[in-house]
Amino acid sequence: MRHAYTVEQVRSAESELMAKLPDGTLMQRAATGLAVAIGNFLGGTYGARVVLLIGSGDNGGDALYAGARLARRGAHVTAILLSPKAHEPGIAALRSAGGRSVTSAGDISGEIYDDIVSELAGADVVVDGIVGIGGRPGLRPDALAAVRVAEQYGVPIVAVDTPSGVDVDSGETPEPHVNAALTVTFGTHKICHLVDPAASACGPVHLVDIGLDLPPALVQSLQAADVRALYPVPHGESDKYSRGVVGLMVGSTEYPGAAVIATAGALGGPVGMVRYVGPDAVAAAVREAHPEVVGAGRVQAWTIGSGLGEELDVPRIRELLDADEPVVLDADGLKALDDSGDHVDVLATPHAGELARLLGVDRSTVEAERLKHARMAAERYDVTVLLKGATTVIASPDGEVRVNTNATPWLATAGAGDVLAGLCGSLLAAGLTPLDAAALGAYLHASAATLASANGPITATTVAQSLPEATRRLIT
Ligand SMILES: NC(=O)C1=CN([C@@H]2O[C@H](COP(=O)(O)OP(=O)(O)OC[C@H]3O[C@@H](n4cnc5c(N)ncnc54)[C@H](OP(=O)(O)O)[C@@H]3O)[C@@H](O)[C@H]2O)[C@@H](O)CC1
Ligand SMILES: Nc1ncnc2c1ncn2[C@@H]1O[C@H](COP(=O)(O)OP(=O)(O)O)[C@@H](O)[C@H]1O
Ligand SMILES: [K+]
Repeated sequence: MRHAYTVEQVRSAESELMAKLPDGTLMQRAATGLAVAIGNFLGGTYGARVVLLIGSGDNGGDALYAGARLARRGAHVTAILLSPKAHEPGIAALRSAGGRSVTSAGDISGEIYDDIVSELAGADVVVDGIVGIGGRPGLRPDALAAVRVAEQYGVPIVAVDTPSGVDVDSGETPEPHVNAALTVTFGTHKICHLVDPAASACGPVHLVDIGLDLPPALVQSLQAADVRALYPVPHGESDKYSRGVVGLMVGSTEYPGAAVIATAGALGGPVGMVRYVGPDAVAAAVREAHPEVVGAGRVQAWTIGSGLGEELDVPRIRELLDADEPVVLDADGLKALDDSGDHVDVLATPHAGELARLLGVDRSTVEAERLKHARMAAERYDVTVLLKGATTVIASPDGEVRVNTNATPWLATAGAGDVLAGLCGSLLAAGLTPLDAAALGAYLHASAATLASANGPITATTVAQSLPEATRRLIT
């Protein structure tokens, strides 16, 4: 499991550890890991041109000490000091290792000096030591000008701890920020490393262990080992009923494909049987594509809503929401959600537009503040919310969050959400909690899409068809 913490949690773990260690130990650990990561990123240090952007805090200190190490290994290192308060011992270390520093990137209006432009333009890498966990969102004019030059000349930026300018605790990016080719973080992941849009600004995130000791985090992200541990693999005593039976109330004469595709998603999950409930013509289409599907009867969980269109029967859905069996509520079915009942067994799977409607806000507001709105809906409706998108944010009513970051943009294809809804229903029917079903479903869905996309552009159908192979690769 990958755990992501708030700045306050990180600071308290750091101060506990610092109290036990000689001064400066943690910064040296961070700087050593950073220098190694930059060296690996460059594919060699000797002769490399490295420009450090240095702010006023310890984030700049990390970058300066890492720069000193790189200079000792033959790199040409220049530090651009963006603040008169830049880390003095770090500057001294860089200078004594043969690096140089220049004060400020430009004049007071943010106009960048010509020699700084050529320094940045000729760099092999720019190291963002502007701000880390002590930063506020946004970049000051001289920092912004320097970052823009690096972008303009295509120079990759390695972010120290966090890409400067993002909001570390929410993953929001309300202001200009660094877009990193690599982020090297220390001790643990922070929320901005997992939650979009900030997560996209991090690039790959490399974690350097500095010895922090932290309790389990509220925000977590499943890894392959967690998938293995959670997946309900059948055993010798299993039968089709004990493996779980999922009922699907999806699709309509208007959208018969949604029923066929959601069924494929459910069959690609762990259940022993899939039941379809819907108009005769749609049921016939489902059985033609999937002859193993049966009709109404007892189920352990429902998937309701994908492509329901005019079939939407709000009173019937509310009956099922109030019954004992857990429910995945998708697409049109979300219209049946009300904020009165106890719905802890419900997993709602909106995309940003659907979540915006549920909360009465604009879609763009949800996109910009994904974690906040997923949590808000989970609390208001007392359901687990799986917010779809390039990264998927899952929030449970008790405050636990899971983030899925392994999807491929190829997954942005019609019907992909129907596959996910069917799969999550299958996982609920097999006995997983809504939070685990959502996290595992999102992971498997994304893995199947990645596998399918090896053969070119994918469709919802090919994603569903790849679920068994993607699952096998993960659990064996
Ligand atoms: N603690 C530890 O054990 C370890 C910590 N480590 C490292 O320390 C980092 C945290 O260091 P930190 O606390 O000094 O804060 P940091 O992020 O460098 O700068 C904050 C200062 O910047 C300023 N500022 C704020 N917003 C700004 C903006 N938008 N644009 C420009 N400037 C802005 C503001 O000062 P101001 O200029 O406003 O006076 C503020 O005081 C952490 O991320 C990790 O890299 C590692 O060495 C491992 C051990
Ligand atoms: N850019 C993207 N990168 C990765 N995954 C994406 C991206 N855009 C959408 N997805 C995923 O694709 C699926 C789309 O679902 P949805 O929006 O419900 O589409 P549909 O209603 O057509 O099925 C979701 O699982 C979502 O997380
Ligand atoms: K930074």
